[in-house]
Amino acid sequence: MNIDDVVEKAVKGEIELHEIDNFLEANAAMVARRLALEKILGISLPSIGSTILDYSEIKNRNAENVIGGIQIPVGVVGPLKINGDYAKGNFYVPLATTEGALIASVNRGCKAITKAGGAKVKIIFDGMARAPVFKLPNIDSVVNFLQWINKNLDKIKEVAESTTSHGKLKEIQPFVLGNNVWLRFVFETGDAMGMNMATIASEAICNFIESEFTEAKCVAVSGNMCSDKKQSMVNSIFGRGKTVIAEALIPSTILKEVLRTTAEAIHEVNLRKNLLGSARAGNIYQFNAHFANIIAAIFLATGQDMAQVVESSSGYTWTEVRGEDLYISVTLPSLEVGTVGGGTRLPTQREALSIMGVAGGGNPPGSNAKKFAEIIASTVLAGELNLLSALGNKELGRAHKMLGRGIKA
Ligand SMILES: CC(C)(COP(=O)([O-])OP(=O)([O-])OC[C@H]1O[C@@H](n2cnc3c(N)ncnc32)[C@H](O)[C@@H]1OP(=O)([O-])[O-])[C@@H](O)C(=O)NCCC(=O)NCCSC(=O)C[C@@](C)(O)CC(=O)[O-]
Ligand SMILES: NC(=O)C1=CN([C@@H]2O[C@H](COP(=O)(O)OP(=O)(O)OC[C@H]3O[C@@H](n4cnc5c(N)ncnc54)[C@H](OP(=O)(O)O)[C@@H]3O)[C@@H](O)[C@H]2O)C=CC1
Repeated sequence: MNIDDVVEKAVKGEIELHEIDNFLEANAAMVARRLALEKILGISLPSIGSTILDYSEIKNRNAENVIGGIQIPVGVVGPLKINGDYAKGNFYVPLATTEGALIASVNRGCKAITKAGGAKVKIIFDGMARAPVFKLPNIDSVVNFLQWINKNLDKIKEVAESTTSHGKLKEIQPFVLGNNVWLRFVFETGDAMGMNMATIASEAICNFIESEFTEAKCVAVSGNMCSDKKQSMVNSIFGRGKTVIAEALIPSTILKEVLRTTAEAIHEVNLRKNLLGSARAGNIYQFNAHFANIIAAIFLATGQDMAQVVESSSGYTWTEVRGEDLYISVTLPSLEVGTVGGGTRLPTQREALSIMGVAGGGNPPGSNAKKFAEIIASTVLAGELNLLSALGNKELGRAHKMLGRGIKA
């Protein structure tokens, strides 16, 4: 069949849109699907159709039923000076967004931090979790099961690590409710965010457990104690992905010259807004102003899994007035990022990673993902510093009128 015949059959409903892949080469199938959809809906989609995406690279890897691409503006902030264990030096960071003023805002924060000598950053935990839920007949069996797991840790590790060359099972965190047991498997995943890796390894463990401890039935490989793509206390307390802390000391001269503010003013906004306001609002995971803005914009630019913005943007902003200077830190308990795998292999996303020198696998493995996490946390610090200043200065509305609506002040 040629492309016109396939489009006609799809429009008549004789084949499903996704079945077009069976009749045409990948990129022709992407075009035919869009043309069929245009005819079915009586609209035209030339912008979505105009893309550099190569569907033969995406099919069976990144997306199904593809009709083209969506383009989002990407800007850069920086240079941002970072004094990390992996990220050392001055960095430009790509942010993909449609929120006018966001990039300018983070950029001003970068300027202040860089002038102040840079952000210090540390990763204090690294591990991707997957937690299957098992049902057992009764609580005697639960106790036996937990003992059996403890006795068989080496074998479980061997089974898990037979599925991956980079993944390492670090620990198993058990949780019990009645006759239900969650085993929260925590993996080191090298430079990958690791969710496929951890899931594939966890399925192998579940099969092994069910064959050896036959009273335990795995109900679901993800039992929500993981917790993936959902806000949860377990991620906040134990960490998931990387737990990262970034800090800076901003001298009063820089607060005045760059941010037009004082340490006291920023500290007061942080206390009354980020801490008290979040508490009063009943928010238990996000004692911050806009971690999500920076996390989402970097995730989008670099091919991270966007749904993980949910937990990756949880965290705390802490400030102290030191003399006339400001100490500020951000803590991100569950930053889930990778520089290989998932969307990081797509051409524009890979280029965005290369702006920070973190595209692909690191040497040693894992070092690129850690460097990337340090850069993200430092950029979040810049975003928080600047927005707290801007709020104290009553700049928010003016900035968004100017950069969000194109209206001069
Ligand atoms: C917009 C500014 C920075 C102007 O601030 P300004 O001080 O008037 O700007 P300036 O023209 O004097 O430039 C100062 C620096 O800002 C940066 N800058 C300035 N303009 C640009 C630009 N076009 N592109 C890139 N960088 C820019 C740049 O670093 C520049 O230094 P320079 O390079 O010139 O030496 C300031 O008013 C501001 O930060 N306002 C706050 C805006 C903001 O933070 N928005 C974030 C999104 S808010 C939101 O989504 C979440 C929220 C608020 O709802 C969450 C919550 O509840 O808290
Ligand atoms: N399955 C699920 O439940 C879920 C899946 N996802 C999706 O999972 C994807 C991300 O999974 P993830 O496992 O990170 O990626 P991939 O599934 O792409 O796996 C990463 C691959 O890279 C290989 N690799 C090569 N070099 C390195 C290196 N330096 N460090 C680590 N791995 C390396 C790994 O090999 P090897 O394994 O042999 O080491 C593995 O094959 C995203 O698309 C995301 O949207 C998201 C949430 C849930």
